[in-house]
Amino acid sequence: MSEQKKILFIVNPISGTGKQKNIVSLIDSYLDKNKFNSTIQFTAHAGHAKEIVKNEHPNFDIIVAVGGDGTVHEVGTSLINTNCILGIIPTGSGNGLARHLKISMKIAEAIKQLNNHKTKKIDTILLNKQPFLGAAGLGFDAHVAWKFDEAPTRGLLTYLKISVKEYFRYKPQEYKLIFKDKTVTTKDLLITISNSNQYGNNAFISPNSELDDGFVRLIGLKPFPLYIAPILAYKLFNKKILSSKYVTEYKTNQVEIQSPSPEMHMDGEPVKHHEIIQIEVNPKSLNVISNE
Ligand SMILES: Nc1ncnc2c1ncn2[C@@H]1O[C@H](COP(=O)(O)OP(=O)(O)OP(=O)(O)O)[C@@H](O)[C@H]1O
Repeated sequence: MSEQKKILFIVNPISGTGKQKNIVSLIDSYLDKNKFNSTIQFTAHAGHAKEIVKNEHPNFDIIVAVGGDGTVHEVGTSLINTNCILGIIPTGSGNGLARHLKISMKIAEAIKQLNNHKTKKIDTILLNKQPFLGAAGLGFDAHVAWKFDEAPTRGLLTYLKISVKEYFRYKPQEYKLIFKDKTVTTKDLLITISNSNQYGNNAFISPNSELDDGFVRLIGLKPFPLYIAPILAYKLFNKKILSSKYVTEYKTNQVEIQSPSPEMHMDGEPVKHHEIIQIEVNPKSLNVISNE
């Protein structure tokens, strides 16, 4: 028998709408005990997953984030440039990175997928030297991330309700994008900085994005008349968003963005940055379990 791998599950008990509540018995039922020696730890507060990973990564071959993109962000960014591999059991509201990596949305299946997993190295993106994995954003989606964070409930429905309410109040902003070879000034509703192809929930904001191509894509969305919203939504969920005249894509490995507002999100988590934002790619800097 080959040597057992040491695997740590870090569970965010408040992620999504509670799919993770039977996680201990599901791991016991479906994880191959001949292959893995497993440990399970629950987070007690935001930021806890980061602390656990910083202390524990030398002791494990694989650390699995059981949560949404926020938990994946905490675990994954703490594993950059280490030998330890990031696994994901998606139990969040959006699960963008897990969906890009074709990890099952059913917990039992996602655990079974660990038994015969494949790994690959993916790029991570530095935003003013701070890393993210999937997508970061400026403008309307950052504003929604801030409002979602303050909301008393979680889940997709809460997210949609906030998005609709805020849409009617939000004013598009002017941004300057400084690439190596050109500068673009643009007035946009939002700009997404995407390493993965989707936000989550199969909303493909950047259908051409690949996690290991050495590039990041900026997707700018111009203000649009409301009657276009259903068409844009159709395109978003069918990998056709780039065919809209309201959408512009830029592919780069380095850009400076000048933004009038400090509100941003990184992997869906609200953050504030000063108004000059430096974006760089950190190529193939994170080992992940992937079914792509
Ligand atoms: N025990 C805890 N109590 C409170 N907050 C926590 C705890 N553990 C983690 N968190 C925080 O919960 C937030 C949300 O977690 P996460 O993103 O995993 O779930 P989600 O928001 O439901 O999913 P998604 O990001 O896919 O929409 C993160 O900011 C994370 O740091």
